[in-house]
Amino acid sequence: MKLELDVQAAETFLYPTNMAKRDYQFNIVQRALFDNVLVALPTGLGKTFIAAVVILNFFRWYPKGKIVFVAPTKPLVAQQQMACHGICGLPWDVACEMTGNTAKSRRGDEWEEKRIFYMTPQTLDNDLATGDVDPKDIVCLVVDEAHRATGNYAYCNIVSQMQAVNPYFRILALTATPGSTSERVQEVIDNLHISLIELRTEEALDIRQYIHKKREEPIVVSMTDDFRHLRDLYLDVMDENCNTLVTHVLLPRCDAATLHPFRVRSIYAERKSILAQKRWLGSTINETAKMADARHHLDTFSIKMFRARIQELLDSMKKQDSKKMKLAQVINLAASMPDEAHPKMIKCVDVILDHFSRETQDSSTRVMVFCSLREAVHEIVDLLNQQEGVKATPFIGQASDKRGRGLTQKEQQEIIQKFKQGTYNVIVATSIGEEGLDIGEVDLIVCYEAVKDSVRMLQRVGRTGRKREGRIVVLMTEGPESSVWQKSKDTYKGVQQTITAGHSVTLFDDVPRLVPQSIKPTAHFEELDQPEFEPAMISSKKAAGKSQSHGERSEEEEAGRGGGSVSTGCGAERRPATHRIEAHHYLQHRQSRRDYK
Ligand SMILES: Nc1ncnc2c1ncn2[C@@H]1O[C@H](COP(=O)(O)OP(=O)(O)OP(=O)(O)O)[C@@H](O)[C@H]1O
Repeated sequence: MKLELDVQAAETFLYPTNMAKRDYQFNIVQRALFDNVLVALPTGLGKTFIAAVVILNFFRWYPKGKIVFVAPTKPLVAQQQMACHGICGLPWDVACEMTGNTAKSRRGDEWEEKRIFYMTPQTLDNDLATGDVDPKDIVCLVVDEAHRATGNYAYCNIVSQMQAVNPYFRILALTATPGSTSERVQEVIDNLHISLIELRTEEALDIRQYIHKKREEPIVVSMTDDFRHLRDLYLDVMDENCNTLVTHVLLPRCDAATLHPFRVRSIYAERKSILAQKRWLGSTINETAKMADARHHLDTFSIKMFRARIQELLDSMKKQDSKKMKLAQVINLAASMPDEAHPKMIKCVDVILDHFSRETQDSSTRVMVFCSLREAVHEIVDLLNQQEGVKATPFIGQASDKRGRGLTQKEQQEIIQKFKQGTYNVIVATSIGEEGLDIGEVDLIVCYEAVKDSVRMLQRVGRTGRKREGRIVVLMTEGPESSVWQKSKDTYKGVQQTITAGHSVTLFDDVPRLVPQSIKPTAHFEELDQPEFEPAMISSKKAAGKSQSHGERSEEEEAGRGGGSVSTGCGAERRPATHRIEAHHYLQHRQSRRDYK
């Protein structure tokens, strides 16, 4: 029987005083020992500390039990391992990092030897399927960035595989943003078998004192006359297509200024019978979708990106008709304008220069710009680097695409180090910079576009205000984009409120308490010795760089979000080491055990 409780150890739960006691952390830890808890805490409030304390106690209580911490990417896995073991004296020699980099042949042995595992979900999912990991060994599963537990993401399969064999394990799920709708939150709850939610908004009384102010400034950027002229000329051409779609009853109405490419493509599903009669309309639909996409790039990103899309459209048009000629006029006009003439580019540079001019005394100030598309990232970097005092760099994923190659993990790691050291003072990132990575202190975030998804919006915002006050500027072009930010914020608030009020989500009530009711662990506060970090003790480092098992997809691929990831090369700040503690240190007073099924 693997799940053997050390009855004496379970009389108490250890609560380290290595960090100041915060009531919200203490309360959450207490609950997470007995329930499957989804912790939804704003960024920077110490979710990792909560996880480390829970791990520490399951480690003490179940001397043969294993604990697994899963995080979506290899760099996050490495970062969280360093952070957990740097907080509350967890011994290194029982810990093991297992990702796609760990030789498959070693993973079974590591599983037998070690107690605490830091894994990517794909690796755990695979090893559960192959039997290298026995779910009956696991007493506690910590799930980082738990909002990902939807659809067919590996987190979902892990929990269902584990539960099929052994329902007696605890789940601690961590996120800053549980989901953008109540339905998504419910999906996460269902997939992770959650029995309790610990959610705090930024306004919650018990966390308010630990939150640094974040000043949010949505800026609706006005169009310049030149820009408006270009746009109007283009909308005239688009109107011809819109009229065709309306005339043939493919769309009830069609405004070229706001038309979304997705709306155009949905015609195929909605108007099958008309299209069966008039097949030639297919090319108008495709062309209009491309036009709407180009207009979106013009409104949201850059003139250069707009030109590239119009050029692609022109290249695909066989007929030399008046429409093609008008589009050629549009592209000529766009080419006559400097790339940096896009109102957002102008504003972005202004905001950043203004920030540096105000912070002249503070050479440590750093800025992060978020922009969903790589092409725009490169343009913004080039433009910023023409400005005095700005040292900007792109920060993108590893995947290469037709427009260029990505950054390797090593390059990403170097960028973060150089950003922290000040070689760069601006990072311009795609979505890979959004989630969980320790990028350093950022004083100003510029969102080059407003994202609809409130989870992503919150992750972006969370990159500032971690140790001191921060400012977030969201740039939106006047017109349709200008309402996106507010909508995204309202959605997020609405979801938080309904969850807090207990409406709209249903929790599991069949989650067994692992520690018998007769045992009521009381808190024991103690400053724990912090073992010195010895890289050689992390097993996967010994076997690093080895094979990825056949058929296993890379973590970056699986992680989605631009297919990239970053290694920080360093974890949380660690207290100076005193002396090493071995695993048995926690177990030495063990007298009696009993099985608990
Ligand atoms: N009780 C505490 N007292 C002081 N500092 C703390 C405490 N708990 C955590 N911290 C510090 O707060 C910082 C943020 O912690 P952590 O990275 O765990 O936050 P997080 O909630 O996981 O954020 P994110 O959602 O961005 O990953 C770290 O530097 C950590 O050491």
